[in-house]
Amino acid sequence: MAALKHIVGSVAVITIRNPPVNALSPQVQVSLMEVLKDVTLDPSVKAIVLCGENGKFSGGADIRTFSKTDPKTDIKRMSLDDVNSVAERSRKPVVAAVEGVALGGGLELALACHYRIAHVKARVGLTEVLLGLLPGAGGTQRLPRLIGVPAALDMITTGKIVPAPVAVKLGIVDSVTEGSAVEEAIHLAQKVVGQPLESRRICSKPIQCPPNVDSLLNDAKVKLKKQFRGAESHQVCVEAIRAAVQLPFAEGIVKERELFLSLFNSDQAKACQYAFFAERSVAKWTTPSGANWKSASPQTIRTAAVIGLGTMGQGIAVSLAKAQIQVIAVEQDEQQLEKGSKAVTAILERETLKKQQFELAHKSDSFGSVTFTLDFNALKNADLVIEAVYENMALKKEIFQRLSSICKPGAFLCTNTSGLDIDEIASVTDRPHLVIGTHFFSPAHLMKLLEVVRGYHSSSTIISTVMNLSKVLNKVGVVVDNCPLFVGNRLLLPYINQAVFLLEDGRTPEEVDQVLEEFGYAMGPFRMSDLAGLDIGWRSRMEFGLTGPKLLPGAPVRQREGKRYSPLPDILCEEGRFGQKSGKGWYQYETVGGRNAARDPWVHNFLHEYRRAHAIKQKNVSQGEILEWCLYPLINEGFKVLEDGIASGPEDIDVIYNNGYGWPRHKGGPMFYASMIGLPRVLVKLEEFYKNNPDIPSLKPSNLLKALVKQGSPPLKEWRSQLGYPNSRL
Ligand SMILES: CCCCCCCCCCCCCC(=O)CC(=O)SCCNC(=O)CCNC(=O)[C@H](O)C(C)(C)COP(=O)(O)OP(=O)(O)OC[C@H]1O[C@@H](n2cnc3c(N)ncnc32)[C@H](O)[C@@H]1OP(=O)(O)O
Ligand SMILES: NC(=O)C1=CN([C@@H]2O[C@H](COP(=O)(O)OP(=O)(O)OC[C@H]3O[C@@H](n4cnc5c(N)ncnc54)[C@H](O)[C@@H]3O)[C@@H](O)[C@H]2O)C=CC1
Repeated sequence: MAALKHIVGSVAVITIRNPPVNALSPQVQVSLMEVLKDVTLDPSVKAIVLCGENGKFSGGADIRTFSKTDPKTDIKRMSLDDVNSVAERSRKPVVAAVEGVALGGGLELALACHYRIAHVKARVGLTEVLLGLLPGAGGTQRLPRLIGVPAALDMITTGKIVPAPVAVKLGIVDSVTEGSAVEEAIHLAQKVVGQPLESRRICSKPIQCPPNVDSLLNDAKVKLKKQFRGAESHQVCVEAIRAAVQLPFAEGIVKERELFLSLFNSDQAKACQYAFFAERSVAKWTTPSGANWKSASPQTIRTAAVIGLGTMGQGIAVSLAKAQIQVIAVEQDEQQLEKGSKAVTAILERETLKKQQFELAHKSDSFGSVTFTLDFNALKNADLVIEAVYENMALKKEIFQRLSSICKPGAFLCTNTSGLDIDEIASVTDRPHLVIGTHFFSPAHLMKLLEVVRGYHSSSTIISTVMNLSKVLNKVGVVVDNCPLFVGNRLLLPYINQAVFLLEDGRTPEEVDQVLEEFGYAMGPFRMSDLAGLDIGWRSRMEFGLTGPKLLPGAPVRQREGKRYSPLPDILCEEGRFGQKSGKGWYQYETVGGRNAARDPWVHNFLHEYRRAHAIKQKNVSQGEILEWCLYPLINEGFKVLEDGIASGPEDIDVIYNNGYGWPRHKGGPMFYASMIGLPRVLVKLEEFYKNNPDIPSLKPSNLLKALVKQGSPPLKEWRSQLGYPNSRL
């Protein structure tokens, strides 16, 4: 871990070395400072080039050191900001050679240099906001001075990472090269020796403000509040930029530091940083037999097929095409094929436009082609098939039997089922070891999560191939075991049920959604159900015999096998209210497929009549209780999933929730959230709920939760060891 120096002519090249991403740990910062001072004083050195080892400039400050830092005492120590000041004040030109990434503190360091040359494939961004922080080493003061307030506001408050060609257009870097950025930087450094540097120091630049800058900042806060509900860092970033607008540079830096410290060590920052590392940890999957990336080589997927072009199939086809995979899309009849192909083509056109705008017409790889057909024989050369037909076991088995006879030996067969038994589907094929669940989330071309559901026979090659595919599709893959509803939906079920029980007890969809949205969810349970389609759950309940033709005659309306059951969602579906896709569900929409949920008097009247018909007494429930009533059973199910060995650890559950279910990232995930509020609190409330509602089994506290509380609630990272491995199926 160091900053190394070598001299090329009169240019000192300082290389940051801290694999794997050249993070700016405190040691690297100290070393950088020493070398910078050294070369500044060396009379033989006329100019300086700053670069990173192994083609990466820097991934920013070392996030792992944050939890070990006490701002009260460490503030007195040297910080990256001091390094940046020394570089910027240097009387010798300092050129940053940006290769790979310059993110967070890495870009802040580059901004303190007098010139920036980037490799064409490099990417830059101030990503701190995603870690619950703000760019605390001058980024909020320098970037607006360099590229203007609106563009800086966008980058800093969203953590957007931009490719070098965009960075040059924005003015973040001076030029882009297809060759070696370091060579180019050395060349430039030699050329500018002796030239005046004042105009190259961003700290000296006046800030260009649009006339309406105050309303620009205020509007941004309102927009960010809606987009990142309850998250502090986005709001605080705006205040830091306001300081850049209102104060001279030096005072702005002081304000930036004050704001940075208000976020540093906050629970939200801890949650975001936990989420960052949790994602990296689940990517390193391993099976009980010890298979992992090292032992199982992923196969390259060049041609993939999608069966069923409904809500999910459309998004999956787009996702594959965006990753330059050739797609064959199959439907059951002409009408559905036409509908599906129109939808896929329209999404691809929108995505192409977005890509072109983002990359500013810089040459980029085009999307893979999509061929639409009714002919299953077209699948014979596909490397991998993803089935996304209706949630019906008989239909899925029929399809997999056909695939078995049509697809080439070695082709991988995947199902997008939301929760049906992977092993039962695999059992009808000639290759159960090449069958797996690939559970995408709606809209599949946008949502990051891919729940990879391993069947009993799934080989390590198929796990490895699909996990690799998740990376290729720019998604976060999480390997889980096969059980009804898998992990995500298994936790979702008690959450949705609890929300529906609240409607029986007198609350409205709007009231319940509001509480969960204020908590930070992108959408409350009812708006989310309308978006996903109420018929999905309905079909699944019919499959399980909870409603519809398979329901045993004489079953009480509000009970199934002695447990509380609400038929409200079934009745809505029987009324043709499937959510957005039918223009009405728990809410009404402006049109079929509309997105704007509005209060529906029909629903309110229907709920009123239902309560009256079943003589249900209204209960007074506070907002806090609504939250605990909905969230704690979800968390409890998470503990049960761990007990059953369906997920490897709490991180897996949290990554699933952060990336697939709109859980607020600044709350880390349900299991992290439980650890933050305290396991005893969760246990006590569950015990109370269960005592008062013994007919709701999901309220019965899990044994693991009880055991952890008994052991004094150890930190989350120790839960895995408490589990032991006898139960673990992963
Ligand atoms: C400090 C004093 C306190 C008080 C004083 C206050 C005064 C103010 C001082 C100024 C503070 C400066 C603030 C600042 O600079 C803040 C930051 O810079 S925060 C960091 C911002 N950086 C990022 O957000 C980048 C995060 N990383 C990534 O996005 C990706 O990792 C990356 C694109 C770089 C590479 O992606 P990929 O190739 O896919 O690899 P992986 O993601 O798997 O990563 C590989 C490996 O590296 C680890 N890692 C990545 N980045 C960091 C990092 N910044 N710090 C530590 N470790 C990092 C990652 O976890 C992987 O390791 P695993 O072991 O596999 O987990
Ligand atoms: N909608 C959602 O949010 C999610 C759904 N899923 C799962 O994905 C699968 C598909 O769901 P949706 O896309 O929502 O359903 P959908 O009803 O929108 O689409 C299903 C499509 O499959 C087609 N199809 C039916 N039989 C076929 C056959 N024999 N051959 C070819 N095509 C056929 C239909 O014509 C229809 O276009 C289901 O298993 C569902 O549980 C998984 C995750 C989320």
